[in-house]
Amino acid sequence: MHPILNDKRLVAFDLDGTLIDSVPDLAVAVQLTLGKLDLPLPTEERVRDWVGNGAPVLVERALTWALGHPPEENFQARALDTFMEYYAAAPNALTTLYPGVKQALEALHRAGFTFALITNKPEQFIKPILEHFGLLEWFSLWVGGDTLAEKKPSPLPLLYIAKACNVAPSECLMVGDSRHDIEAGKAAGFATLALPYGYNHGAPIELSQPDVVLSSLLALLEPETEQAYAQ
Ligand SMILES: O=C(O)COP(=O)(O)O
Ligand SMILES: [Mg+2]
Repeated sequence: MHPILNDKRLVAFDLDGTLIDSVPDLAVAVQLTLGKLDLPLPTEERVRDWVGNGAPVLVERALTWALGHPPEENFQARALDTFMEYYAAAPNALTTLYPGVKQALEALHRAGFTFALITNKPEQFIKPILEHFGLLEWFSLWVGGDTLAEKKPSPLPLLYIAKACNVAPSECLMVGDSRHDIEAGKAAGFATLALPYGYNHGAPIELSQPDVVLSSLLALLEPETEQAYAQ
């Protein structure tokens, strides 16, 4: 196992941009929402840079872009409801697991690590998505962006998970793709591992100075195992 896992008992994974490439479905839901409001439609690439702070902020960014100014509160609330309906109708139509995720999780689970999921995505989507990709049984606990009073980059969800699993923060690793994951991990006293393939508002994740950056979750495993899976 990678040395970052020494003395670790719990691995907390971010979801979007870390385990799953969800932007294609998020972009469709944003486009359908704006289309319904007769507003201009953003490309998937543009939506990619808006993901990371949860659904309300995603919708706010999309409306601000389409209107040319920040939306009024009621208008934004209605658009958020519409977005949630569209996304709930098809959260897995175009979404894919990143390469190596399933194999790495399987190996880490077999090695005895406890898993938690800490996402800014609304909680209602977590279970259906984990179930769809066959990951649900491995996760002991999860929190969404609307589960607690604060979401990442606040350390609150991470500290909540550590406490609920009866594990000290120093025995936890936060794995994520965005500066919000790394910031939250550092503030919570977790070790931090970043994956550079996800969504970080278009910026390199190295700028957040995570403890480790790996090209894939497979790189957490023994080099022999990593090679066997890569073939
Ligand atoms: O829903 C988002 O904006 C981001 O979700 P994540 O925290 O799983 O990356
Ligand atoms: Mg993410």
